[in-house]
Amino acid sequence: MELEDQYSPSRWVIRRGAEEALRTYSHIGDEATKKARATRKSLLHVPYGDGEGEKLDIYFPEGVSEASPFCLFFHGGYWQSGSKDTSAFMVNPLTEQGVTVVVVAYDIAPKGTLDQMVDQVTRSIVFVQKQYPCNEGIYLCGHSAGAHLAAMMLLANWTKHGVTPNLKGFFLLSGIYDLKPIVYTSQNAPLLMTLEDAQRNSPQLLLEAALTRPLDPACHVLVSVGQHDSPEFHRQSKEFYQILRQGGWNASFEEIHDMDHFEIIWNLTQKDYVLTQMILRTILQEPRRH
Ligand SMILES: N[C@@H](CC(=O)c1ccccc1NC=O)C(=O)O
Repeated sequence: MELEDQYSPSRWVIRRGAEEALRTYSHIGDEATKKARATRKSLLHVPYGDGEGEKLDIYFPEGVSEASPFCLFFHGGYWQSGSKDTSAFMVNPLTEQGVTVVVVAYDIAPKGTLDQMVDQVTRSIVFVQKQYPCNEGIYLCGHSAGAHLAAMMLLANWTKHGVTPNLKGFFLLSGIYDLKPIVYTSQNAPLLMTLEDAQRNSPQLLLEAALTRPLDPACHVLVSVGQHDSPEFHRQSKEFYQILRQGGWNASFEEIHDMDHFEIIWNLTQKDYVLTQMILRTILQEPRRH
C-alpha cells in the first residue's frame, strides 16, 4: 500500500533496518535525557495544567538566569508514542550556549485526541511565557508529529489565554502539515481521526484559508526535511514552506544532507551537527532585549 509506505518513516532509512532505526532513536533519546538530567540544573515534571499528562521539563544553562532564550521541544511518534522522558536530544548543546530548553509532554493517543494535544501545546507555551516573562524569546522545535503540533502554533489564538508569548522562531523537522492522508493509513487506528478532525488540525489547510498575516514578521520559520525522508514527507515540507512564504512568513527550507527521519533529530545531541548550528545561530543572533 503506497500511502502506508510513504507514511512509515522507518521503512525509508538506509543505514539500518526499520526496527534497528527505531531502537536506536529510543536509545539515543534515553541516553541524552539521562545525561541532561545528570549534568544540567533542571526542574522536572513541572505541571503546566491540571491533567496528569500536562508536565514539562526545564533544563537551564550554566549560571541560571531567567533572562535567556527558551527553546521548547515537542517530540514525535505519530501522536501515539514518545515521551518527554526520552526526548532531551538538544538539551546539552543548547544549554551550553545559554539557551534554556523545555521538553514538553502531551497526552498521546489513545488517551489524547489531536484537538486536545494542540490545546495542551498551546497551554504549555502560555505557561512558559507567564512563568518566565523576562525570556529573551521563545522558540518552538518539533520533530515529525511534534513539528505538526509546533506548526499549529503559527495559527494559535492567544487572546483567551491572557498573554501573547514572545515567539521568535520555529524549527520544524520532518513534519506533517496536511493530516488528511494519515486518515487512510494504519497510523490512524489509535488516533481515530475523521476527515474533519484532520482538516481542523492541518496547518497547511488552515494557512491556505487564513487571511491573517504573521503578527511578528521577523519570526523565523525553518522547515526542514531529511534527504532520506519519503517523497511524501518531502512534498509536505516543500508545500508547507511555500504556503508560509505566500502568507508573508519569514520562512526558509532546508533539506538536510544524508539524514533519515530519525537521524535528523537524534543528531541534535551533537553541537557540530548542521541543524544544531542553524538553530543556535538563529537563536543567538537575535538582538537581546533589556
Ligand atoms: N511507526 C513509525 C514510527 C514513527 O513514525 C516515529 C517514531 C518516532 C518518532 C517519530 C516518528 N514519526 C512521526 O512522528 C514508523 O514506522 O516509522
